[in-house]
Amino acid sequence: MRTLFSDKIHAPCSPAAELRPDPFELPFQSSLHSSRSASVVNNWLTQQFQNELPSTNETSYTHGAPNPLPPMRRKANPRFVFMGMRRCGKSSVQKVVVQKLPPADSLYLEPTYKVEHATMHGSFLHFESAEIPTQLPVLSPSYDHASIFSNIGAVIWIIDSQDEYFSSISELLRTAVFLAKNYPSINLDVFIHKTDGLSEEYKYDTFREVRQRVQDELSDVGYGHRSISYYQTSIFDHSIFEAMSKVVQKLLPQLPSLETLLTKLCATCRIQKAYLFDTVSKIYIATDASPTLLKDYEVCSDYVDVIVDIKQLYGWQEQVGAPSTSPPQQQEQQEEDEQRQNSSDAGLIGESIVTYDKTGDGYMFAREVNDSLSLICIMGKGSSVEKRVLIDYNVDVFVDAVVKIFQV
Ligand SMILES: Nc1nc2c(ncn2[C@@H]2O[C@H](COP(=O)(O)OP(=O)(O)OP(=O)(O)O)[C@@H](O)[C@H]2O)c(=O)[nH]1
Repeated sequence: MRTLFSDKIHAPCSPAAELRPDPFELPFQSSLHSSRSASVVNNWLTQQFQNELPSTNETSYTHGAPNPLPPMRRKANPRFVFMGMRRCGKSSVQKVVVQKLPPADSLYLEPTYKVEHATMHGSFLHFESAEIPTQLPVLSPSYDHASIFSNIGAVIWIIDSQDEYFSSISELLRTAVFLAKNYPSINLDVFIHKTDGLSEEYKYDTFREVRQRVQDELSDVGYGHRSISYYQTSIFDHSIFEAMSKVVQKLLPQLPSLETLLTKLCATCRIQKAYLFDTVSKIYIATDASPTLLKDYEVCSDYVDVIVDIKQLYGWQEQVGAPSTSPPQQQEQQEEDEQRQNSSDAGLIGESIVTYDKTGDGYMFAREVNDSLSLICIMGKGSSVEKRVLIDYNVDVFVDAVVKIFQV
């Protein structure tokens, strides 16, 4: 990794790079600067880029972008519950996705006997999830099911594909009918889980059989119109994050606008695939309209990991508001340090590229929208570095539009 830009481009204390006070209602801070005009920065970028682009395969740089970001507001947090039979992997999925447990540690998880809640902190979308233990009779009329289902967006039913799954399918059907009758607006998503280590043929057969059986049985009881989405997942690869991304996207009212913007950006800048990533959770909240391949998601997700690692090495914002046990004078000092730290962090990695092709045609581009939201693009043919002015300009317009969408 090599920094392409000189220090002055993102020097936070320079008069040109005056930082706005944090006006945001929610913890959202821009790492971008306010006072440069787009053309000056873009010309400068191109010049620097052409002069300094090394012939190495991997590069990274930072720069200050021209526009300040106004406050963004998000609508309600995505909420969902995990259900399924015993040992199907409910706790593992919840802990790996929401609480960032290393997948291998799921081997030591204890059985769950009461509803377990989890919240993801620090991410752009503050996910909230709950795991419903198998033995809890949540569908029975005597149970207060409103306490569980009244304000969630999706039920995720997990089926263990390495085990006998017919009993799971009949419970799933009961749940689907219950939801259709009582909570028709709740999405139902089915994870055909633990697909790691299975042959492609077996995976495909299982997937087809589960889907077919559920649809047939639902049609027989008059609920054939109930829409259910199916995903093949495993906590040991990226498939679980891809599936969760799609579950979360369906809960976002802003999705159609984000998709349209990304599709336009891709067409204008010859981008092969673009994702808007929630950097902390590695869940993408939108992508363009071109077909989505798991390998594209994997490479972008790994790129996000690299960016997060670098941010952790070279400065990650301290958690503001964390309880402190220091005496008052030390606290004041700490607050001052924190403020200084925050203002210098505000200039750190806002943008980076990684090339993986000697011709320079194949490269990836990342641009932070804010500390927890990033645009990650796999650039296509015709988007070479000579087009950087165009790309930077369009990405600036895109970032402004995303901010406006979340302000509504
Ligand atoms: N191979 C494989 N094993 C998994 C996967 N996900 C979870 N497991 C394993 O499945 C076992 C059960 O996982 P749990 O998360 O405890 O399942 P649960 O549904 O919460 O179990 P209960 O709370 O007892 O109902 C653990 O040993 C996990 O390591 C997966 O994607 N692939």
